[in-house]
Amino acid sequence: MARDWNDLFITGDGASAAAAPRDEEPAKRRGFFRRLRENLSKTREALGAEIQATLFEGDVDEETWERLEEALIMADVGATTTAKVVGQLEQEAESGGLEGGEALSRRLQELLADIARTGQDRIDLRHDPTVILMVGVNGTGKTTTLGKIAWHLRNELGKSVMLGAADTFRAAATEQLQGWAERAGVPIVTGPEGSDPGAVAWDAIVQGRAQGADVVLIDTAGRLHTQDDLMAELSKVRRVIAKQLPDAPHETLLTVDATTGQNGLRQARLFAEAAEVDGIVLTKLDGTAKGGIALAIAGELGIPVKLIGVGEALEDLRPFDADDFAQALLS
Ligand SMILES: Nc1nc2c(ncn2[C@@H]2O[C@H](COP(=O)(O)OP(=O)(O)OP(=O)(O)O)[C@@H](O)[C@H]2O)c(=O)[nH]1
Repeated sequence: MARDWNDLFITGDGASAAAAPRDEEPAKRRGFFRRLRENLSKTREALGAEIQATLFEGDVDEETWERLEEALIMADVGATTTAKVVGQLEQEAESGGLEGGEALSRRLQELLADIARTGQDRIDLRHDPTVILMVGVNGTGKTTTLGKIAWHLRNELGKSVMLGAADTFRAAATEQLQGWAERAGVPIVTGPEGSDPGAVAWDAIVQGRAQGADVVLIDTAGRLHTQDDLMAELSKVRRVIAKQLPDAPHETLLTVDATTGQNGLRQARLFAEAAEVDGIVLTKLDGTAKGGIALAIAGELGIPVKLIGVGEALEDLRPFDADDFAQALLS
């Protein structure tokens, strides 16, 4: 139960040096799950309560499926994903395989988890160094997430990290990342406002290699004058990185703000088309009743949600686990 950082990152170290011994893990993992449920309380209260009322009270009929669809759509699970899941549940119920609210609710949980489980949801850190590029619209939590990842890599996995502040579009973005570098206790490469982001990414990798860093984390701008400018800049940063290390960036993570619901899904689609996104970090799940967006992203874009942000503190970033997420939403 509950995915750990060791389950998200492929480190090649076996059990990571800094990780808790396996026999201590069940209690730790139960704690993570309890916190996940608390963090998702807004979505759970809205969605879970309606689903309980729909599946457990009264006869199962046409209205049951309509109410269920409505509840899932209200939680931003997305129309396509909702239709698929409810259609399947209805079919199984009609063929007599599912009797009673408990069985229906459990099966619904499984179907939702299946949608969210895309496979390919791990991050391979076995490169020398591994380069992770963070992309996403400003305000979605990109810089905060980068700081949290740096902190976890260093503190939970014992990795050495170099940060690159390649969002040179705004001086404040660099200052903010410097603050996170300090909190996480990792070095950072910066450039003056308006300087070439590719040059900062280049320097971060050069310095990361010189200092033997395991992971180089690179922040990028989220807003330029036009979408085309932004995408051109991201492509250029990628090209510069690849000149240093031909197979890099090894991982491109996109932050999506869960509170923006279907708009977040549209953003994710745009970035995915242009920026070769490998995984989503869904932020601010603690502040929304629309946590179903995690399922819509996975189901409709097929991009794995790899991490979830559930608060503003360093520890408030968790590896995403489809089964836990579905369970925390419904139970
Ligand atoms: N509640 C909550 N707040 C979050 C989470 N992640 C980020 N935030 C907050 O969201 C706000 C925006 O985060 P930033 O990291 O500055 O976002 P950004 O995408 O880097 O945007 P810029 O700083 O404008 O470049 C900050 O106030 C963060 O503390 C989260 O998981 N939960």
